[in-house]
Amino acid sequence: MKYISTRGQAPSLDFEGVTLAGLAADGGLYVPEAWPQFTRDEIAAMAGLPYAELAARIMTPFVGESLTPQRLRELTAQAYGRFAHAAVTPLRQLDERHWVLELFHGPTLAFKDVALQMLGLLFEEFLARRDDHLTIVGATSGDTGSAAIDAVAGRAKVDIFMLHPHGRVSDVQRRQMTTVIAPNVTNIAIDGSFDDAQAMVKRMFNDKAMTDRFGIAAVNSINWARLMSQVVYYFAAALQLGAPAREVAFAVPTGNFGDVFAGYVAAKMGLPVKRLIVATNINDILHRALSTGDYSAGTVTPTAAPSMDIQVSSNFERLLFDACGRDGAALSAQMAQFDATKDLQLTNAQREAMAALFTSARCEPAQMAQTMRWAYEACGEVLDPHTAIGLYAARAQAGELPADVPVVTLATAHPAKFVDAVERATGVRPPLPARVGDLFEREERCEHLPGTYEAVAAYVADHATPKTGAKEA
Ligand SMILES: N[C@@H](CCOP(=O)(O)O)C(=O)O
Repeated sequence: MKYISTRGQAPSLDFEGVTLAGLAADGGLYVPEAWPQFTRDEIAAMAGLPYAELAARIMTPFVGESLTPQRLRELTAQAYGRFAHAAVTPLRQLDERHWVLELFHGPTLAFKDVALQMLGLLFEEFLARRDDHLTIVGATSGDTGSAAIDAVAGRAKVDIFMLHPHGRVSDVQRRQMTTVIAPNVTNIAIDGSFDDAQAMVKRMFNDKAMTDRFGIAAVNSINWARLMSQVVYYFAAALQLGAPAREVAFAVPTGNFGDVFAGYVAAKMGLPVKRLIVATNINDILHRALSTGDYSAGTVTPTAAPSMDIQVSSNFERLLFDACGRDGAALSAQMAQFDATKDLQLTNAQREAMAALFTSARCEPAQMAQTMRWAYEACGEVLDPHTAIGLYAARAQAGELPADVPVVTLATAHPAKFVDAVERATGVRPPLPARVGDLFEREERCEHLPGTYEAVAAYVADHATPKTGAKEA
């Protein structure tokens, strides 16, 4: 399997290469040169497989020659062995129509663990083959940070610098990052929004002074290996609900568009996905793009669902690429205009291509709280704010779908991560699971830097380990 850049100007890479690369050298994102496909019989044969085995089957065509089948199975068994539920991503029924797919049984209580537990092992595997050192630079609006830190803390040959927007993540989210005191982990709170942090990370991949000295890698969903791992739970859920004989719809609370893009990949691979319902909060760029073609970024407004407080959704570029017939030059021009003006209007062809599978809804704060109350009072489920936004969209859109299509909302985080918002809406204060330990007793360590690229790049340059053979600065 080869991977190509959405902007058409970077060299193609194999799976090992894209895993260690992050962003492509032309500023684009890597995608498989063609979508692998399973036949209906192959999908039917996956029913009932243990999660780790299913993961190995789904990942096999993406991994290509980079891992042997045996080694891939060992890694998925190790990655998913750390989850607190034997099913890894259990499905729970809310009512006749609606289901929630619980993705928060990993070590840091959010769906990011499903991909990052695997990615940490992949980094270790591939680095063991070369005498090299990785400098991971990531941006988080709350959940990616702790999941990535958990996945790489204490590992040899890797340093991680994780940027988060100062004061804009929940207390639990912040402490899950800042209380990990390991020599290879640095947390940096920046003044500004997640979008500012993400822009700095992307700029670093194209800063020759930095890339000449450091082997910079990504843990955000710009890294293809993140998305590959997330495709698996769409298969796991749909198989339990009768796929391939039955179509299934998914509602996905969305910020950076990675999670829902993984659903798109599952559909491309042959999973019968009837609809992908993209749910946003009031930071609604994706809802505007999908409903009116207007992909223009406003300023980020902080909300009670901070992981979705994003206006520039990195992975939307991957969908735009497919929706313009994989024309790298055309997409490169569109993205250059977006980078310069923060405004991009989708072409009619792009809108039509997306409308075949995607719909969207924007959820106001009061609707989010009402949905949390409904789930608790009518179904006995305590949901986190992000999941509630997904369920709001699922219920709003279900009427547009055939009545026999089940609608699965991705439950992206444990409610205890957002305990104050949950208590305000439901009166319930969910406790932190024991696996998180004494989070509020531990020492915190975090740098606080101005929200400028120069300040962050200088800090990383002063503290990171140069790659093998790097020239002195
Ligand atoms: N919502 C994310 C933002 C980063 O997204 P990613 O999927 O690209 O890592 C977070 O919680 O950090």
